[in-house]
Amino acid sequence: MSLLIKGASVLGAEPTDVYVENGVISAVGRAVSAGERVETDTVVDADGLVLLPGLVDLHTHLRQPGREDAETVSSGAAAAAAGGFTAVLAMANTSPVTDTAEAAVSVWELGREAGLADVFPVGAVTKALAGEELAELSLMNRSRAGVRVFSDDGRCVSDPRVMRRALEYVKAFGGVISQHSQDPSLAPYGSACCHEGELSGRLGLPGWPGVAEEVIVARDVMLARHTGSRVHVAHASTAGTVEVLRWAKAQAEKDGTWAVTAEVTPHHLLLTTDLLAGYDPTFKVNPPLRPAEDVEALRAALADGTIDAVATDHAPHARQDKEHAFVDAAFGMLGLEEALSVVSTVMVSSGLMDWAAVARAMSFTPARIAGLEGHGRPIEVGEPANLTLVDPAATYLVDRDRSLSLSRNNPWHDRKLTGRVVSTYLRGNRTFGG
Ligand SMILES: NC(=O)N[C@@H](CC(=O)O)C(=O)O
Ligand SMILES: [Zn+2]
Ligand SMILES: [Zn+2]
Repeated sequence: MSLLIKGASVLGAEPTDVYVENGVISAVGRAVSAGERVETDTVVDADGLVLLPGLVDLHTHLRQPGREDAETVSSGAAAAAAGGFTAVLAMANTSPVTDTAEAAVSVWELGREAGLADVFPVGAVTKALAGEELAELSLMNRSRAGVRVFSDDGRCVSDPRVMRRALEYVKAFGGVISQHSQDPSLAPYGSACCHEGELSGRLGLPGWPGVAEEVIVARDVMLARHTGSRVHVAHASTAGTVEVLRWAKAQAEKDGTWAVTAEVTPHHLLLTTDLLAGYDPTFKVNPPLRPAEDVEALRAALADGTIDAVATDHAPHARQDKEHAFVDAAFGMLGLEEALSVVSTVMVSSGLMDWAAVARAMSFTPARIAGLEGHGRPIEVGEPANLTLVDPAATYLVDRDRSLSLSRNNPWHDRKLTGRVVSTYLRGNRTFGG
C-alpha cells in the first residue's frame, strides 16, 4: 500500500511531495515524484492544498454507552475524520460513566473497530462524576486504554480537597486533570444557562458570571503548583481566565515543577452571547457564549500561546433534548466537522495565526498534553502517516443536514466559512474525502 501526495504545502511552506508506504511516511521532498518512486497505488494531486499533521481533539463527547441515538463512537469518529481529526479524546460523561478500567477499554475498543480515528477515553476523576470519591485512576491508566487524561467534564471537581488528591494521584504516572471550571455555587448546574450580564437580565434568563470560571481556574493553578502536578483548563471562556493563565504560566515556567495548559473551543472564538436574543437552544452551551471582549481576549491568547490548544467540546444532543424552551434544553453544540474551518476563518484569514501555528494548536500540542504516541508528530520520514489535507481557499456554506454526526445541534448551520478539510489519512488509510 503506497500513497503519493503531490505538491502539498506542508504546514504552509513551499510545495513538496510526501510519499507514504504501509502507513508510514517514507520520503518527503520535491524529487520524490520525479525519481524512481513512480509506482504508487494512489497519487493525490495536492496543488494549492495545505498538509497538516492529523488533528487531535482533546475534548469530544461521544454518547456511547447510553445515548447512542445522539452519537456512537463510530458516528463520532466519522465526524472527527470529516473534520480532519485522526485522534479524539472521548469525555467520561457517558451513561454509565467511564470511571473504571473496563469502561475505558470498551470505548477504546469501539474506536478501534470503527477504524476512522483513534479514540482515547478520558477517565472520570470521581466515581459517577459525583465529585466525592476518586475513580479508579491508576487502573484506568494501566489498562489497555492507557488513560492519561481525567475529567469530570460536564461537572466541576469543585471540592478543593478532592481536586488536590486527584492532582497528587495522577502525578505518579504523568497524568493530567482536565477541569470543567464552573463553581456550582456561583453558577448552579442546569439553571445558570447563559452569560450573566445586561442581556441575560433583559431576556429573563438566569446567568453564569465569568467569575464562576475564573475562581476555579485560579484555585486549580495554585493546587497544581502546590502538588507539583498538571492541570488543564477545559473550554476557557473569559478574559479573566486568560489573565490568570498568563500569570500562572509564567510562574510554572519559573518553577519548572508543575504545569498548566488550556484549550479554547471554536465557538468561543467566534460566537457571542447576543446570539441568545432569539432564544435558540442551539446556542445554549457550557460555559456560555460570552461578550465580544472575551472573544477578543481568547483569540489573542490563542495567538500568543497563553491558550495552548483548540478543542471542540463536540456535544451532540438528540432533537428531543434540544427542542425545548431555552431554560429546559440540553447544554452543548456540535464541533468536530467545522472546527478547522472556524479556526481558519477566525485566526488564519485574519493573519492572527499561520498554518504552522494551527498545526501546533490543533495537533502537536494537544497530542503532547494527552501524552499520545503516533499523533501530533512532524511530517517527516519514519513518522506514522496521520495527515490532513486542507483547501485554504475553499469557501462554503455549512449545511447541518450533511453532517456525519447523528445529531443536528450545529451552531454553524448556514454560516459561510473559509478553509476546508479535503481529506484525512489515518496511518495512510483514507478516512475522509477523495
Ligand atoms: N459543553 C456542554 O455544554 N455540554 C457538554 C458538557 C460540558 O462540556 O460541560 C455535554 O456533555 O453535553
Ligand atoms: Zn465542560
Ligand atoms: Zn465538554
